Amino acid sequence: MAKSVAEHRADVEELIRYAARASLAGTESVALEAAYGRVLAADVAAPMSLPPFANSQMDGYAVRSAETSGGADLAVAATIPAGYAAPALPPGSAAPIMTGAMLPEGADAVVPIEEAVPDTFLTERDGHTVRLPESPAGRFIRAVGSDIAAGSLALTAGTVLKAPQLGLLAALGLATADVRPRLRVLLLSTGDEVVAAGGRLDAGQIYDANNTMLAASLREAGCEVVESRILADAAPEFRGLLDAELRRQRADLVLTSGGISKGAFEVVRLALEPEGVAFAPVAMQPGGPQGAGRIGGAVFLGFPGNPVSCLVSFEMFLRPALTSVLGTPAPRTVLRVPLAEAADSPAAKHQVRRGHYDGGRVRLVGGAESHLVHAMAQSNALVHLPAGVEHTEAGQDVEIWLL
Ligand SMILES: Nc1nc2c(c(=O)[nH]1)N[C@H]1C(S)=C(S)[C@@H](COP(=O)(O)OP(=O)(O)OC[C@H]3O[C@@H](n4cnc5c(N)ncnc54)[C@H](O)[C@@H]3O)O[C@H]1N2
Ligand code: MOO
Repeated sequence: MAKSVAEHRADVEELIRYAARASLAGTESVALEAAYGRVLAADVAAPMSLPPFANSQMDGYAVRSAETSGGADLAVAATIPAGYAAPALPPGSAAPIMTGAMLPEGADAVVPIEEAVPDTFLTERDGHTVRLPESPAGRFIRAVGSDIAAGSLALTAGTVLKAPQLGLLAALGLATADVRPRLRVLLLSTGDEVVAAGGRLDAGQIYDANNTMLAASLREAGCEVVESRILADAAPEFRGLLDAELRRQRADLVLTSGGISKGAFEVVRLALEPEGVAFAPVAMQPGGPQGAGRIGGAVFLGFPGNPVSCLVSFEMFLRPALTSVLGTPAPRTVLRVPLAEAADSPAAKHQVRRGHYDGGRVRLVGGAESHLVHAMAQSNALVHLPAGVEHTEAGQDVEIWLL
């Protein structure tokens, strides 16, 4: 009997937990520019306060609030631009101050230039006075540490570094981040008919779609990908080439496409089944044939050769396992939306169709067959027609995952 989608997902997650043991335990230091999408290996404490000094939130005048009660005419003191140490504010005066400039000693409020009379900047040199309204203490002042205090927790271990988090680390003056090593994936396409893009096609051959597609999915998920194509007719030859690849470069996960179903030349299955890798069908369409197990110190997953089956296998099994174990990538957005047309699906299988969601309904794109790469490229969602369902009416709600 075929495994259920949930059973296979649990098996893949357990394998990925094993594959990720080195990533989860390790640390590498990377420059912030290279840290996008990486996962913090340890808590980060703020090495300094933000803001590091009290400064103005507005272009205006720095004042002693007590000297503004009921509105006041104050002598114009020396201008304070951003980026300089401010001299103390003389009593009875107001210092022109720019946004981000250091608050002078003695000042405890800032009056925006729009509220000053006149509302253009005057200079100390001309001996002017300026009329300012009453302003309470603290007005338009950004206090030291009001964003984060030195020594407090800035980011926790396990945080995925995206633009906002990288902005914080940069503001704290940190040039590098300690992140988890990425999962190393050896990605292999198999089959004598498969030729790398740009190569010459002989009769009966096709271009390799899977390596490019899966490499993109894996990189987006934060993995380090080593790609290769293995052409081998016989299982011992396949095993020899795979071992040679694994000696050449360490891998946590070996991911193959093709060569695992019922044909006469299924080299992946024939080579690895005797070593305990399981090739059990999953009650899913496409992506029914699946291989999973361990080879040497690495984890092995075998996806079926059809490109749509590969994408669906990645989205249904590997991507959720990576999210759950490593924290990247972010989970897919799941919605329940009306199906634009009626659809039939096999009751015994969880069918995953490709669809286009327009914000209201989801329309199926192409048929259920797993060779339809053009339709796949037009879709922006996976549409789930679960096991036990044979017919879905137009307008009925279905679960979709936004791609
Ligand atoms: N008698 C049966 N035949 C098949 C069954 C079955 O249950 N009984 N299952 C079918 C299903 S479903 C699938 S999916 C495929 C899976 O087969 P394999 O994983 O062994 O893959 P291949 O036979 O090597 O290739 C299948 C298909 O995909 C093309 N392919 C392979 N690699 C690539 C690549 N890198 N880029 C683009 N296209 C690729 C290949 O040429 C085949 O057309 O088996 C069914 N058969
Ligand atoms: O499982 Mo296959 O992927 O239906 O085409």
